[in-house]
Amino acid sequence: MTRVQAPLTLAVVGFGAIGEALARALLGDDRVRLAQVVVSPASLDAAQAACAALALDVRVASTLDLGPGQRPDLVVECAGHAAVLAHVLPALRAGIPCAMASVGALHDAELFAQLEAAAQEGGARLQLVSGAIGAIDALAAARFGGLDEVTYVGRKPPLSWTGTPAEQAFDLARLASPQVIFRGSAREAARQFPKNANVAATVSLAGLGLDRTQVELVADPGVTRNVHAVIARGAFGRLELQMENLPLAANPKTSALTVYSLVRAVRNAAVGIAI
Ligand SMILES: NC(=O)C1=CN([C@@H]2O[C@H](COP(=O)(O)OP(=O)(O)OC[C@H]3O[C@@H](n4cnc5c(N)ncnc54)[C@H](O)[C@@H]3O)[C@@H](O)[C@H]2O)C=CC1
Ligand SMILES: O=C([O-])CC(=O)C(=O)O
Repeated sequence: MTRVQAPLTLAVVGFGAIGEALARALLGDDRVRLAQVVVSPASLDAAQAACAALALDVRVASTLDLGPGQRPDLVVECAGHAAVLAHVLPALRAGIPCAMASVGALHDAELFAQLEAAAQEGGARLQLVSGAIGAIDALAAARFGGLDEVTYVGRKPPLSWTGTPAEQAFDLARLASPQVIFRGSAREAARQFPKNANVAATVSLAGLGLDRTQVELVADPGVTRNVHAVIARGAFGRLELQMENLPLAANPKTSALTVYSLVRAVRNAAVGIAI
């Protein structure tokens, strides 16, 4: 007899460039039911309109409903650092598995410890998605053999650094050559660039950690894509990766691959054989 499995019930925290594209990508997938969308109060109307445009029958609110009968099977975060404390933490405590994109939020050691404790208390796992970067699987495995060096360079068009400390230090609109806007640890990069250095945090957490991973961020008028480079050396050998990611039209700071990475996390939670 064929067993008919109920679809995975999904809550998405954040319905901006990533969240909307994720919902669109999941349309028509009968293994997944998007049941809840959570956004900041100022974005409620926009999110409601975006959900209506996709003909989604979904609860849109500024908090998750974790009550009986409403509990999602999976919470996916694509909202920003503040949303991790506000929504991921209580979901984990309530025993709901979560996948998050705002990995840079973990630069905050206290939040890191709180999330670990909440996951333990709830008996649920928090998955840090690979987002806009690749080779996280290789790096996270190589770590167990011992790593000697991990460096990450993030390069984006100058205007993708607006709203960051680089805006005060440089005339981004008039840059004529590549400008290093940050050099330091992954922890500091993630703290200072919450919308642009989540990848730096992800690479570091997979490898040498937030304090021992060297990061360089570059505003480069010569690129139109978000270019991410990783070099790692260790007992495994050497890894060199360069990604040239197309940005999302709705938010050029964000690479489209981030959306596909979340689609992967959702699909992997809904199927029997995951890759
Ligand atoms: N791991 C990775 O490779 C990447 C991670 N990200 C993370 O994803 C986040 C979202 O990216 P986009 O969709 O491009 O941003 P966006 O600005 O287009 O959308 C943000 C959405 O989150 C909602 N939001 C903001 N603060 C919230 C809060 N405290 N609680 C609930 N909802 C909240 C907003 O209302 C909006 O719907 C980024 O801020 C960044 O932290 C982004 C790009 C790559
Ligand atoms: O989407 C990207 O290319 C990377 C990004 O914004 C981040 O690391 O926060």
